[in-house]
Amino acid sequence: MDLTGKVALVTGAAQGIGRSFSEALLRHGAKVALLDLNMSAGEACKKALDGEFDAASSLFIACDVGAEEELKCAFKKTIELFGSLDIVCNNAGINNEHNWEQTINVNLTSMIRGTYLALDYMSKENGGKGGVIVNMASLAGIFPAAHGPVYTATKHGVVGFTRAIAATSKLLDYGVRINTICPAFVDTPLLNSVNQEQMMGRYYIFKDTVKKLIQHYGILDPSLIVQGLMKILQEEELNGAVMKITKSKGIHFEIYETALIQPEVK
Ligand SMILES: NC(=O)c1ccc[n+]([C@@H]2O[C@H](COP(=O)([O-])OP(=O)(O)OC[C@H]3O[C@@H](n4cnc5c(N)ncnc54)[C@H](O)[C@@H]3O)[C@@H](O)[C@H]2O)c1
Ligand SMILES: CC[C@@H](O)/C=C/C=C\C[C@@H](O)/C=C/C=C/C=C\[C@@H](O)CCCC(=O)O
Repeated sequence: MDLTGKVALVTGAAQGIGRSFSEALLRHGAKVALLDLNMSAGEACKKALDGEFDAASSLFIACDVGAEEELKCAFKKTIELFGSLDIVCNNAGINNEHNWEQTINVNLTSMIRGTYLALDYMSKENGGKGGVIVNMASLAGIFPAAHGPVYTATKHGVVGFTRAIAATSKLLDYGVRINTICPAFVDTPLLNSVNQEQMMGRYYIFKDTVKKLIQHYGILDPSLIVQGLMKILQEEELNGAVMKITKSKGIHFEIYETALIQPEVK
């Protein structure tokens, strides 16, 4: 996909992986809607991006992706300003085992809603011109983390939903490719959540174990996750792919033996 003039919507864009995605998309000539709950961080991010890119190429929209009407409104504003939608990165996520219901709402429910909203605008079935959706999972979407069972559940959900809706998109010819990225530990503010009892809740007892895990597996720079995003955008054959990103193996893919559970087509 040539990104020049394309329109992207990135959730959780104010910092971390989402900000790195947004910078890279702008650098490749795309227009970007920056959605984030954190107003101050979002405005600071927009100001910094305006120092490097045309201010008309990005739009910060304060949005809690966990609030249905706010997310719907953010998509509407994006289309109203930029006129189309080609790429959606459902990136926003939290790691909160204490308020685990919020974790489910942000990491899973909002990702599903963001995917459906993206399909509303991009799917050929709805008169759209197709596009690409990237849902941020985690290696915890493949390997269960004893110190984060709810986070693990949400990321397993991201992987499962993405693989299934990608198959739906292919079967119904939506013209939309849907893939997920599963990084190991990445150098962003979220990583610090493992050191916060208010985030880890009853699993704070594992804090030393997690520190050893991080030492063992290492910490990835967000720029490598950006490389994964660019690979997905550029390689048109990727749909339903589960991209893993680790220090040891870099960018690689989970291979599944189980076939799609597909209705008998008589
Ligand atoms: N950092 C890691 O080690 C790591 C590893 C694998 C996967 N991930 C996933 O990558 C994604 C991005 O994580 P990150 O490390 O950049 O985190 P981060 O905390 O650095 O950034 C997340 C951004 O999302 C925003 N956000 C949080 N809740 C929101 C909401 N309800 N509505 C809108 N915005 C909201 C935050 O304000 C923040 O700007 C998440 O889905 C995370 O689970 C992170
Ligand atoms: C994972 C639960 C939560 O408490 C921690 C969150 C911290 C960072 C975000 C999370 O997405 C990162 C997960 C990283 C996992 C890394 C490695 C292991 O899951 C196992 C890797 C096995 C392998 O590389 O083969």
